[in-house]
Amino acid sequence: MSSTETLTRQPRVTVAGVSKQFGEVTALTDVDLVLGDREFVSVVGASGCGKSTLLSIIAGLEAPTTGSASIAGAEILGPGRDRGVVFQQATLLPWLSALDNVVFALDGEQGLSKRDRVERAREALAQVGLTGFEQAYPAQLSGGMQQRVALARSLAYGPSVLLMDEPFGALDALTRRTMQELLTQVWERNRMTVMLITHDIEEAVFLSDRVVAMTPRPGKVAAEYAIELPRPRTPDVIGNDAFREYYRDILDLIHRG
Ligand SMILES: Nc1ncnc2c1ncn2[C@@H]1O[C@H](COP(=O)(O)OP(=O)(O)OP(=O)(O)O)[C@@H](O)[C@H]1O
Repeated sequence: MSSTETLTRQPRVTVAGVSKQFGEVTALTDVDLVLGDREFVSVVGASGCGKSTLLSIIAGLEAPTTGSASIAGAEILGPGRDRGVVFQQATLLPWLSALDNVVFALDGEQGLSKRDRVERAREALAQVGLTGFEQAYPAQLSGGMQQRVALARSLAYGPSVLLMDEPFGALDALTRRTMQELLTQVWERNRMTVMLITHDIEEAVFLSDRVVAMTPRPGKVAAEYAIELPRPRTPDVIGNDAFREYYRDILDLIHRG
């Protein structure tokens, strides 16, 4: 991604002056954030700084106490098919096969016959490398494979925004690395807007066009880093000097609080 492309991007999601109060707890205070069209943004920050709350507001699962969030200029008033959400746990329906979990998610899709939905679900599973596992049940799949199904379930209806809350947080280090590579490939192919919440700064730098660091609670945006590493990215980039510099800067900022 060139810096020119970064500058010319249209806003896809706009969060303006958002605060969120849970009783006595101020989770977010005066957050302004724009996610550009087809931009990959990671959000990092100390535990409890309000990252999940911010994601829930964009997902339409929580309403802001003050301020507003909008998608393509329209205020977010609830969940919608223009946004896919992937959480740390895959939350698959255990009595349905991998394929049927994805088909089920397409059930409300207008104008799609059962056959189209099955076709769409097969394509989504292929994108995440699960061809051959369509008939497997969640209990027969590893944690990483279950997360692949969860990702396929979101990809299948073609959202313009993908929201991911620590999607690889429960996976072992090796699986996590494989999933990061998979996500970068999926994003290169689909180029939707992504907001990824992660505690892993290396993951954030590797995947993102921009990393947003939040202050400790009550959270607000502390700093933003444009990650101008060439794409497509492969894990080789992790050792290079520019990568390590981004990593150190972000880590320093978070440790300074
Ligand atoms: N539904 C809720 N009711 C009450 N308090 C809440 C609720 N959701 C979040 N909070 C509080 O708001 C603050 C921010 O929580 P949030 O989960 O957004 O932070 P986070 O940065 O995602 O944390 P972590 O990195 O540990 O997942 C925390 O103090 C949390 O306890």
